[in-house]
Amino acid sequence: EHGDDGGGGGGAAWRVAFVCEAWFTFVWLLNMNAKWSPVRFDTYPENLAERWPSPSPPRLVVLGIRAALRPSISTLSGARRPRTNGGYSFDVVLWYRIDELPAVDMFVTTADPVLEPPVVTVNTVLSLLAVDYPGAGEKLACYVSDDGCSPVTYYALREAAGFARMWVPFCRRHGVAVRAPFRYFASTPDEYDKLVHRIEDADETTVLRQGGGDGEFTDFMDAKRRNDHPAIVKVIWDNSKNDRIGEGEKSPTHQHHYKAGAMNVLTRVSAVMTNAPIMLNMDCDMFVNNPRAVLHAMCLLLGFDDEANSGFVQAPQRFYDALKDDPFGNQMECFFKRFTSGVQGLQGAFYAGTGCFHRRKAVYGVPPNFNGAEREDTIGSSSYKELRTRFGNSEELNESAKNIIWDLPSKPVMDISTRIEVAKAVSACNYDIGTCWGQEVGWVYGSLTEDILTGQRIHATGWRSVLMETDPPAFMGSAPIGGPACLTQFKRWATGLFEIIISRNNPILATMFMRLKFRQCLAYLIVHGWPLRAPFELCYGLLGPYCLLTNQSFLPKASEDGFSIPLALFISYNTYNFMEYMVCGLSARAWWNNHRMQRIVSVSAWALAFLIVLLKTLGLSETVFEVTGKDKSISDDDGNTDGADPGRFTFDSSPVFIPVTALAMLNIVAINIGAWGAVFGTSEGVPGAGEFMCCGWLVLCFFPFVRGLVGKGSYGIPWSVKLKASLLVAMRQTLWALKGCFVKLLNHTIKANKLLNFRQQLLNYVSIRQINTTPVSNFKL
Ligand SMILES: O=c1ccn([C@@H]2O[C@H](COP(=O)(O)OP(=O)(O)O[C@H]3O[C@H](CO)[C@@H](O)[C@H](O)[C@H]3O)[C@@H](O)[C@H]2O)c(=O)[nH]1
Ligand SMILES: [Mn+2]
Repeated sequence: EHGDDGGGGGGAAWRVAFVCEAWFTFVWLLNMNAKWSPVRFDTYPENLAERWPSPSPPRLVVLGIRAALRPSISTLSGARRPRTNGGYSFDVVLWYRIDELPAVDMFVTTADPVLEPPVVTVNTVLSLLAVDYPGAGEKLACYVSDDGCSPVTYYALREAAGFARMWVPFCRRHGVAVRAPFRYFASTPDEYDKLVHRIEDADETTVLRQGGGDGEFTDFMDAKRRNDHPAIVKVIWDNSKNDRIGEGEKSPTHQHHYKAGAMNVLTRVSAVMTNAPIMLNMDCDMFVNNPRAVLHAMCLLLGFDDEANSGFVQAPQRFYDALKDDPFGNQMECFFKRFTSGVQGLQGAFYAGTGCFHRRKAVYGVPPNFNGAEREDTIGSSSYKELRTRFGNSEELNESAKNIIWDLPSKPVMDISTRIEVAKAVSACNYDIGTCWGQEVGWVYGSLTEDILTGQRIHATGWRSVLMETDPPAFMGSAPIGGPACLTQFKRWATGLFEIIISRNNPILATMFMRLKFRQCLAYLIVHGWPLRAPFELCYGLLGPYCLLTNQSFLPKASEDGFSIPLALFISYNTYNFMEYMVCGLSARAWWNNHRMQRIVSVSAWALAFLIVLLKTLGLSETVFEVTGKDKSISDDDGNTDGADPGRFTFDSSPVFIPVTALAMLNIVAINIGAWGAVFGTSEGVPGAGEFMCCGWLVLCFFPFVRGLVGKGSYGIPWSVKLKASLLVAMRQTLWALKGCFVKLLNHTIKANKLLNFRQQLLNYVSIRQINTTPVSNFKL
């Protein structure tokens, strides 16, 4: 029994709702697949210290690893620590000679000295240099790339290298827990303050005049390997240098590779210098939060019988000084706990761009256990030609790659400054051309989310991956704050992910023709398909107001039996999500914040990402990596702007805010008009409680925007956005009004017909009674 004022819109609205619900159900099923068989691994590097307190060489290391495998969702509840009974669990204990622990090359990328202040990068580097690792001086090396080629960053790193000589032994001696100086010196002003002031007072022209930073594009800060701490290497690209001199002159080959380009240069430079079989990479806004992080990772890299189990080891992203209850829905704690531990039971965690240990072998596109028979075949001279087409012309690089591919030991280079010329050659920005770099080798080009794409390629070559959960968390980073920064980040991610689906790197192809597992492919499809949710959420957001404004309904009336079905779905779906947050030990507020941010992001950032990728496909626009700002509390304590509320949503005039503003306005208008109609209108044809609930729920979800409509300063939605949004609303209203008139006109014609042809009308009436579903006007039309 739909509204009998005619038009047949009730039917159309119902059909639209059905299509949307079908899509949401599909995504829900994909999510169930991803979360169905969660697994978690626990690592025990401390066994080492307990058993061998006296360091008499050669020492032995015991690496323990335990996997708790839980087959069903229900048993997950409350199990925050490994379960000793119940579920399946197994222990693997392996013995390693300490001098067998592999070397690790550690990479840091930075791109913009303004958005990413050099002090931030310096802290990342210092925390890496100070990690606990047996034989750190020989086995660890740190490489920093700077896409912005900033002399100030260069100067800061040079100062940091000096500071490290004091800082690293200090941390070791006193067992400092968090080895990023800005955390340690948060309260006591000290030597570190001098460093900070030197860096902050440095400006580009004076640094250049003093000659710092104007030297080689690949520079070696502390090239001699020492016993106590790792070497540090700074890589500046030649093309970026041009960029600094002649504005915007980046080489076309690197222009659109962004971080992936930097990672490939780091990989190649480190290959010809230290060639460690394991590589750790970090964003410049992160620091090592657990000094034993590398040891924990070794448990997972060496602890399996089969190397195929750990192509890479990803630590969950955690954030320091995070806002309470995740007001911007970007801390993803529940996501990492539930989704990623679920994917862990399939082919393994996704690579998330930072805090990840890779096997160099896996990054080189080599499948697991690639030796034995194949090794005998390919080690001949023809393999060198193959190496050359894969890795490019550098003799030294090919030599090092050969050692990696066939697990041959590399001779450690003690004085890496002898490798400068070689390193220069492989860091050239056009080295990639005509090689497999950026495709089958290294970080994959062609997406703004090079991380997920590169991880997917590694899975597709047959590797699994592992999520490393340690206590305290291994690494900490900074999450953006405020509406513009958060939505920009969500937009960039969604753009990059959606690019993957419509490219030749589509995971379905990888499942059909490569070794990506089917269920893992379905899990990838969830994140790649984020922007696809936008059109459906937009439609759904319009349905409620549409029905209220045109006196129709797409849900059963509250008095009908059918009403309990959508109500039960609504309640059970949200209760389930709520329970997930409870299981993760998060607050109810955190659940609500994430829920509403999902609604907001779906119709703003994802909608825009959808459009951007469409336009790019049509060749009408290009995608750009917009670097996230990372100032926060790290450099200064005067950070907070006028004691304001950092958790409150802020706005700017970006188009990303228009759709939500329009939807918020429209829903408010619709509720008011609908309520007016319900109170003063005729009792017939009034939309039901369901439609009111839909609109009300959306207004609650969009509450930050409702506040923004009346807010001031950056808390207020700018007039330009409000104007564009109201134009949109008005446009819709006009369209619907026109449609309403049209329908009324038709109804009048029908009434005229009634008089003229009473008999025909009677027949109609009878048949309607028989069919008993279609309204009069519909039938006649
Ligand atoms: O042209 C570029 C752009 C960025 N970066 C570096 O990439 C990292 C991440 O950039 P950020 O703006 O902080 O982006 P986020 O969204 O915070 O980063 C997440 O998402 C990115 C993909 O969108 C991944 O690359 C990151 O590793 C992952 O942490 C930073 O270290 C940047 O310095 C470059 O080196 N070159
Ligand atoms: Mn970041």
